Amino acid sequence: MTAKTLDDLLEAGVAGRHVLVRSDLNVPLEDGAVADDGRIRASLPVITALADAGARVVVMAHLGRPKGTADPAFSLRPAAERMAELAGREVRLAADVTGASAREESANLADGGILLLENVRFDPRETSKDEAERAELAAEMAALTGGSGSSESTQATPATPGAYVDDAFGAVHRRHASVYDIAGLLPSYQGGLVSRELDVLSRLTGEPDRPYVVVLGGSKVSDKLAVIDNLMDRADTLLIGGGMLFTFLKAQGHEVGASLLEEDQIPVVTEYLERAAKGGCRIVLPTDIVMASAFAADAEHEVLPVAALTSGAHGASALGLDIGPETRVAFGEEIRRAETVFWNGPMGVFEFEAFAHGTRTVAQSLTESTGLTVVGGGDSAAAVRALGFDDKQFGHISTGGGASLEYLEGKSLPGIDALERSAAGHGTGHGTDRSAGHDAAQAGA
Ligand SMILES: Nc1ncnc2c1ncn2[C@@H]1O[C@H](COP(=O)(O)OP(=O)(O)O)[C@@H](O)[C@H]1O
Ligand SMILES: O=C(OP(=O)(O)O)[C@H](O)COP(=O)(O)O
Repeated sequence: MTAKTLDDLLEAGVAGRHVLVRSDLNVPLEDGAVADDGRIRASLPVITALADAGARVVVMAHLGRPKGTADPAFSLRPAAERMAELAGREVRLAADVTGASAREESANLADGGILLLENVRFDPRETSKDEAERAELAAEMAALTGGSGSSESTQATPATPGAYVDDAFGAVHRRHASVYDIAGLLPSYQGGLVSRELDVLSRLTGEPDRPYVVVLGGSKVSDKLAVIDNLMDRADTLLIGGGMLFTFLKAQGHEVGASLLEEDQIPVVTEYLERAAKGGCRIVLPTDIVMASAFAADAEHEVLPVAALTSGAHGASALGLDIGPETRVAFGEEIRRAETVFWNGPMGVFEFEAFAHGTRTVAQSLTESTGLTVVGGGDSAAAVRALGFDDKQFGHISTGGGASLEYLEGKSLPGIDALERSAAGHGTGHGTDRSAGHDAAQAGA
């Protein structure tokens, strides 16, 4: 059974109905303002289409990983303000997720009005591994549509039931209340952004043109290390940069100082390296690293050959913040030779110009490739734009990094599964699904 789509919902009619929309508004902030609004722009078409059709739109989204507390540093206020500017209409922001403010604002929504709930991860139940906790939060979210369970809302009647639209492609790999559990409680639909993303990415899952090169970096190290297992069966070459490379170097016996490191993943990457050595997929690691004295834009730094890291002479507080020049050349050649390239995760701390060279080279090389090039991930997409590239220079820029990687791995995605189950008339299987919550720890639970 395939998921129902936004068009199905619009055809059914939404005027006067509360529609919950899960969007991915997890945007980078700088000095309290949105530094890259790509995900907001990508989310707006669905939100405005529903509002224009007379729906009372309640948007749910997360920002960062606030670990279940209402930390103002993770407020969605900057995203709400930017969304209002881009949409040219009012976007109200509730002060909580399903509390008094959310209930009142939702009940007061006019036809065509847009309300954004506060960061859903302010509520610890959103990412909980406990199904019952997530189900409880999902029921409170569903009740915002005025359906059964709502004690306060007076707007909707049983003749105009609420609906749920999942348009948060970047979060479809998360088994969270607002992504997964909610779809079992309301008529549920797949948003246009999710549909488009799946459409493009499906071109990489069949028989991609080879060589097929996957470039991996970024800072969500354990998430990204986990996908390598399946990707090794699909890609010809993996180029490893960013924060995850230090776990590989450590596994090879190098000293990585204070660089990002997942000590407990060393056996896992050792197994990857052993598999690669036996043939099949190649894992290409950097041969030189930019080591810095501190995590700062103006930190002193030097290029060290990887072989020099073994001695540990760089000190325990030094940290690797970018791939070195020799590695940049090697990665560039691999990428230009490829017929299919998927890239997720910056090669270094691109937010600091001194450590942006690796990311710039990878982006530049993708633009010079004649094959299909796909960039995935909130920060990767932000990086290419911040470094002056145009979206049009790439085959596709996906709003989801982890989500697209898990899709390319061939894994089923909880958010999509839930929509399909809903379309087939089934819920999300509470009480029977023992695998629930497998990723909650990774996502700020
Ligand atoms: N060597 C490194 N050390 C620490 N952080 C890094 C390193 N390389 C890249 N990063 C950081 O990774 C972050 C992006 O990671 P991630 O969220 O995994 O990417 P994406 O959002 O594209 O999936 C960036 O903020 C960047 O500064
Ligand atoms: O930024 C995101 O993913 P990405 O960094 O893999 O692109 C999504 O918003 C998901 O966030 P999460 O990885 O904290 O669940």
